Amino acid sequence: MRPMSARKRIRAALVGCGTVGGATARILLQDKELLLRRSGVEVELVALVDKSFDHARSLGIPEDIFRSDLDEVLADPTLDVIIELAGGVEFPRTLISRALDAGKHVVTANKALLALHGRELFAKAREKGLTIGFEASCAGGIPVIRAITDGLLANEIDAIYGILNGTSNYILSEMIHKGSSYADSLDQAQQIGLAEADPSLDVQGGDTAHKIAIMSSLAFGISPEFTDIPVSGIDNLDEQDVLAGRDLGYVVKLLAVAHRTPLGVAMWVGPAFISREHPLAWVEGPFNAVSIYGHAVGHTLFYGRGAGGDPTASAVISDILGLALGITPALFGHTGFWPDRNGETRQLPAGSEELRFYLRIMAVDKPGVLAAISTILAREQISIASLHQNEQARGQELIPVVITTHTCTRQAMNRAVQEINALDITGAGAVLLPIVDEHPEKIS
Ligand SMILES: NC(=O)C1=CN([C@@H]2O[C@H](COP(=O)(O)OP(=O)(O)OC[C@H]3O[C@@H](n4cnc5c(N)ncnc54)[C@H](OP(=O)(O)O)[C@@H]3O)[C@@H](O)[C@H]2O)C=CC1
Ligand SMILES: N[C@@H](CC=O)C(=O)O
Repeated sequence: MRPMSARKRIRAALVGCGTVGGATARILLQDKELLLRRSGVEVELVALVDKSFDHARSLGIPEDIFRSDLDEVLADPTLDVIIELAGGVEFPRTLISRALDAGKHVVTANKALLALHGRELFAKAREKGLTIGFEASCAGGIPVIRAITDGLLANEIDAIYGILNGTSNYILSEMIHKGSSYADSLDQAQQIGLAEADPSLDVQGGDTAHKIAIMSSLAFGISPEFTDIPVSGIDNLDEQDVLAGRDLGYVVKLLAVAHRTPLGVAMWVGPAFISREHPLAWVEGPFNAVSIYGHAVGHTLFYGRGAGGDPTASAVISDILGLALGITPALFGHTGFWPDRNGETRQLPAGSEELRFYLRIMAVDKPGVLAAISTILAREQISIASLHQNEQARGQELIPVVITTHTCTRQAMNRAVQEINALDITGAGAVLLPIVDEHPEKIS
């Protein structure tokens, strides 16, 4: 074996010993030798702060590191890094700010916090000559932050497409492949530690939006206005659309999309159809995948577990080691696109991106219905790609008419849907889902 160069030491305190914090503490303690052998870094976990230590005790974490007094921990001059794994927004915002004031580096998995207040916290870290590691904030165990800020540095990033929420992907897989109910699947996702403390962030798309906002700021050098990102989740998805899409050769996924257009970066989050041949279509269960397109490298695809204690701890620990090795500070100090360094936002106004759509309308089965619908679509310059009316449903008061369109803007589509919904021959709100095609490689 090659002799190891000088051993480095880093002293860490961890705040929040839940799913991710517990796994991080356990791995740091159990695998101390492995980490030292692989990285040359000795991580000393010297303090663990939580509201209760029951979970930490159940993991066999030694009680002599349990601390209830955060002030005392922050005042320890020998401490190098605070690992924030408490979740929420206001408490960690204050905690990280105080940790930076106390001269400590920070590692966090908190995407909600960074999407909303990252700019301010990164600016403060830079001013103090400190670093915030946040690999675990996006796509759990997949080292995608490092990929964007290091491995893909030679590229102008053109697009990111991702399945970024393990909980939603898990729920969709359970419902589609095992026939489980939505409620049971969500409950299961919570039991196995995938979901956020507030699971509405998962199923309504907010968590995915936090992640794409962070990744876009690094990839495109923009400061996304979080509230300007159109977001929807899987909570209102109707099984009949999942099945109708499947008949058309599509799979439904909760997607995050961000790509350059001449007028700015288009960004949105929502359930969408992708071809069953698309590489993201076979991503199942708690797995995430991120497709990143660079001008030199072309299409890259990163795949792995996007949620859960151990996979996320893997990313947290790589940040701690990266700090000790000087890798993360070097990237933070030298490279171009960080939330606090980015200029003004160039986000495409919501709804103006060109997309294909799936549209399901519940309509009466009588002459002139399709003509009325297609007239409205034509007025908005929306061209129909396919149209299917379910013969089996004949006899019901309203039957589904499924239309796929050629590309048009969401604004045009929304206007058309509003008019269609107002017709007296159509029923409850039409369902609109984007159809996402394979992104073109723009390699030079
Ligand atoms: N779970 C996952 O798969 C992933 C989670 N993340 C992120 O990691 C972070 C932690 O998530 P997770 O481990 O799932 O959350 P958990 O709710 O399982 O754990 C959080 C822990 O922190 C404690 N805590 C909360 N507030 C305080 C406080 N003020 N002082 C001390 N302790 C506090 C909680 O105590 P109590 O329960 O009593 O409130 C709990 O023990 C979040 O930001 C989350 O978004 C990122 C990637 C994946
Ligand atoms: N709740 C999140 C956890 C990881 O970020 C998810 O399900 O992806």
